Amino acid sequence: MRSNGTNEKAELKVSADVGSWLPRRSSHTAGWRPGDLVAAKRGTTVSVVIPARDEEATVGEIVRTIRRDLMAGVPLVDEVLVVDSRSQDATARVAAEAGATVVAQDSVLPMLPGMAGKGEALWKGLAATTGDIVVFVDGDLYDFTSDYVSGLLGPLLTDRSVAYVKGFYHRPLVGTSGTDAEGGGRVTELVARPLLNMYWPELAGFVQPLAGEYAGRREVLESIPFVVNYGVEVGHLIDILESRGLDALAQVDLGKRTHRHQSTQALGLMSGQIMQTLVGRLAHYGRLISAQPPATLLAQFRRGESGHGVEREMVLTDVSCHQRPPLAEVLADVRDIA
Ligand SMILES: O=c1ccn([C@@H]2O[C@H](COP(=O)(O)OP(=O)(O)O)[C@@H](O)[C@H]2O)c(=O)[nH]1
Ligand SMILES: O=C(O)[C@@H](COP(=O)(O)O)O[C@H]1O[C@H](CO)[C@@H](O)[C@H](O)[C@H]1O
Repeated sequence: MRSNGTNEKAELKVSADVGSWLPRRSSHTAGWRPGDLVAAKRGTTVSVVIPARDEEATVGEIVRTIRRDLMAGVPLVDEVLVVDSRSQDATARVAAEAGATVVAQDSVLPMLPGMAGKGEALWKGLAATTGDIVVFVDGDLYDFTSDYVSGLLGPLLTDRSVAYVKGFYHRPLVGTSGTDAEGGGRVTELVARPLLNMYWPELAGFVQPLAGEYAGRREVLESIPFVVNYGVEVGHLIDILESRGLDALAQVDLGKRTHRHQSTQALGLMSGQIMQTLVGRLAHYGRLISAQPPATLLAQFRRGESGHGVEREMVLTDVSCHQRPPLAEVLADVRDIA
């Protein structure tokens, strides 16, 4: 294990748990052949959920690829659902034309007040599908290949002790002036990884803790809350670690991932949501009790009309951690009412 730092005599090491978890629970998608996995399915059903807000440019190819390779080609996937997350473009039409089942986010469990956010789209996608295993794939991927899905399914279809599998990949940052081969995953590298290593070092072995491609057993996904915004991924990792232990988690190398990048300001908002999620869980799990709860209002500044004594426009956003309760609890309530 390489280590940085000055004048260290002792070699730095991750904990023994992480050190033994890494080789045991890490694999590569090339090791999970779809044909072999069909045999391992033995009646297990698989749903793919794609959260999509304004993804008309990319969602169709992702759906077609999954249907061609993993439904028509090798019957590994049983349903593909695109959750139209209040899109303003032709996402729903493009996804339907590609062969996906499409639901509008706010049409699922309509008795509940609708909420905005990626986690809301995922939770509604979980509610609107039936697969024993659910695979989540972002809708903004440029070089998606179906081995993202088969790789994530590998550990789940072959080992009952695995509950949840994260993808990882090289993440280039594709900009107008060129591509930085490892520049992507900015919030991962600047926010999520340092904070997780500080407060949940058990999760230090995850190469991409915020990866948008992951899969889990339905009974596990329905037993945990879903943060409705971008805190959903970090919330899942922490909640499953705390409830089922590190060995219930696994990760698969999916190669490379390129996607539509958001602005630095937008990632500042995402960072605030992720920090609120993580800090809230520090208190919930008793890992850190702060003298006062963190403020939930994020002030950002951008060029625009002056005000508040500065030549900037101040933009205020509530980055509170709102979350949906475990779906199993909601469905039980809905059944009681029915
Ligand atoms: O309110 C939202 C926000 C995001 N998304 C989708 O969630 C995925 C990841 O979101 P985004 O690309 O904005 O995050 P990033 O990949 O930049 O971190 C994409 O398919 C988005 O269309 C969504 O369905 N609803
Ligand atoms: O990993 C990250 O730092 C962010 C931003 O990625 P880029 O810097 O735009 O490549 O992207 C991820 O984070 C989101 C919050 O967890 C996930 O919802 C996205 O799926 C994932 O792409």
